[in-house]
Amino acid sequence: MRTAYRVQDVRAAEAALMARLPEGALMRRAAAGLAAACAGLLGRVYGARVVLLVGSGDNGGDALYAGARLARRGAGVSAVALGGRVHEAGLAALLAAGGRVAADPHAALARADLVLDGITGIGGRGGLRPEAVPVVRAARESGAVVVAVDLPSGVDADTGAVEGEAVRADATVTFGAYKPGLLVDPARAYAGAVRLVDIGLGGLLPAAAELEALQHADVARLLPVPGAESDKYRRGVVGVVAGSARYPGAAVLAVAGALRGGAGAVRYVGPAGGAVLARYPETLVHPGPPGGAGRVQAWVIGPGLGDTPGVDDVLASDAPVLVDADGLRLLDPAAVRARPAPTLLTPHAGEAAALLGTARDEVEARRLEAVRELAGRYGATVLLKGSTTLVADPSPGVPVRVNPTGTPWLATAGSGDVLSGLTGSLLAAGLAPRDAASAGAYLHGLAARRAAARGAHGAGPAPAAGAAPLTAHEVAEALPGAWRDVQGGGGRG
Ligand SMILES: NC(=O)C1=CN([C@@H]2O[C@H](COP(=O)(O)OP(=O)(O)OC[C@H]3O[C@@H](n4cnc5c(N)ncnc54)[C@H](OP(=O)(O)O)[C@@H]3O)[C@@H](O)[C@H]2O)[C@@H](O)CC1
Ligand SMILES: Nc1ncnc2c1ncn2[C@@H]1O[C@H](COP(=O)(O)OP(=O)(O)O)[C@@H](O)[C@H]1O
Ligand SMILES: [K+]
Repeated sequence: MRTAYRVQDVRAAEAALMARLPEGALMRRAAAGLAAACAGLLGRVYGARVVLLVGSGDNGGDALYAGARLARRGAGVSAVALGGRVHEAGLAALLAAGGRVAADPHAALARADLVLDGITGIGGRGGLRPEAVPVVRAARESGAVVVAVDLPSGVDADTGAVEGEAVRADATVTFGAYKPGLLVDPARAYAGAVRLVDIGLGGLLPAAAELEALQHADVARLLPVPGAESDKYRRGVVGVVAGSARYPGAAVLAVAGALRGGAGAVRYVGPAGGAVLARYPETLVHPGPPGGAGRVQAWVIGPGLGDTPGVDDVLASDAPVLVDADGLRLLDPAAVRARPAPTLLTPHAGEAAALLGTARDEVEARRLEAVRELAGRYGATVLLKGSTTLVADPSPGVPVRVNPTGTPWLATAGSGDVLSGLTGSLLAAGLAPRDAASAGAYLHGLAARRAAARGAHGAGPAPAAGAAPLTAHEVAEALPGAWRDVQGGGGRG
């Protein structure tokens, strides 16, 4: 499991560690890790041209000390100061190692092989200041590898928001712990490949992180495995209330996901039973309403539902309920808050905006705040879909889960229906809502990567490169392969 911590928690841990160490030791550790990462990216350090963009704080100090290390190994290193001050000891170290202050920043950038962005780290506020913008653009246009120190300057470490301009890095070398902005869009997209340098903060950070990203081994521990005493009812029955005369396909896709989610049986309720049976004869079908369809261990309601009634009926049940798509439009917030059994809401940004009474852009700019706010307001677990999928628990203080397996190939009609069926099936199999949602998103993203890489029926792990458009059905069909990848495969993700 990877974890991310807020700036205040990272600072507190750093302060506790610094009190035990000689002055400057932490910065030296950070700079050593940073220089090693840069050397790896450069391949050959001797003769490489490195430009340091140096702000007024310790982030600039890290860049200067790392620059000094690279200069000692024969790189040509020059510094461009962008703040009112510069880290004096760091600058002295750079000059002593043979580095320089750039006489002409734009000329230096035009020739650079690597640019280190040390403008701001966890002390930055707001986007880049106007004087830094043309320099950062020149760095980007130079074709040099851009490496952000701790964070891409201009992004918000705690929220992942980006106000105005920020550095677009090829790689980010972060110190001590991941910060939420490195894992949550839009900031995540500015960070490139993120590498964590251990500076010894382990044990000093709070027990509960701000964010958690599951890996294969974590998901493998959550997935249900039938035992000798299992039967289809003990494995859980998931009820899927989806589809309408207008959108029968949503019913088929939600059932396709549900059949691959570990429940022992899928009970479809609604007007699209014929279409469902034609594709999946193993489904139990009922015309509705849900109350008369028979016992289930969890309900999924909403995909392609149109205005078909049923949401109130399902919310009145004592089973866990996942509400998606049209179901979100039709739900009564008071009924959700009053439920004794768990509720899981799975909106995309537009649906989340409607639930919060705000604009879609606002949700996309501040996903972490939006998902927490929704979970708190509705007293429900919330899975917010999109470029970064997040899962928040209604209890405060519980880390938000961020899904690391997503891929933009998932932005295809109907893939959300597969996710809700899959996740509901995991709920029926007995997973807690936060676990069902995060394991569901994880498998769904992995299946999409497999399907995009080699088609749904390919065997073995997906190759890294090469991808093609996929359909929601292919995502569903790739789920068993994703499931096997997770169970077979260590700590990746
Ligand atoms: N603590 C530790 O143990 C370790 C810390 N480490 C490193 O220290 C970094 C944190 O250093 P920090 O606290 O000095 O803050 P930092 O990010 O350099 O910013 C400082 C100044 O920038 C300015 N500024 C603000 N916003 C701005 C903007 N938008 N655009 C431009 N400038 C802006 C503002 O100053 P102002 O110009 O307003 O006077 C502010 O005071 C951390 O990320 C890591 O790299 C590592 O060495 C490991 C050990
Ligand atoms: N840019 C993106 N990057 C990664 N995943 C995305 C992106 N856009 C959408 N997705 C994923 O695709 C799925 C789309 O679901 P949804 O919006 O409900 O669409 P639909 O209703 O057509 O099924 C979700 O799992 C979502 O997280
Ligand atoms: K930076």
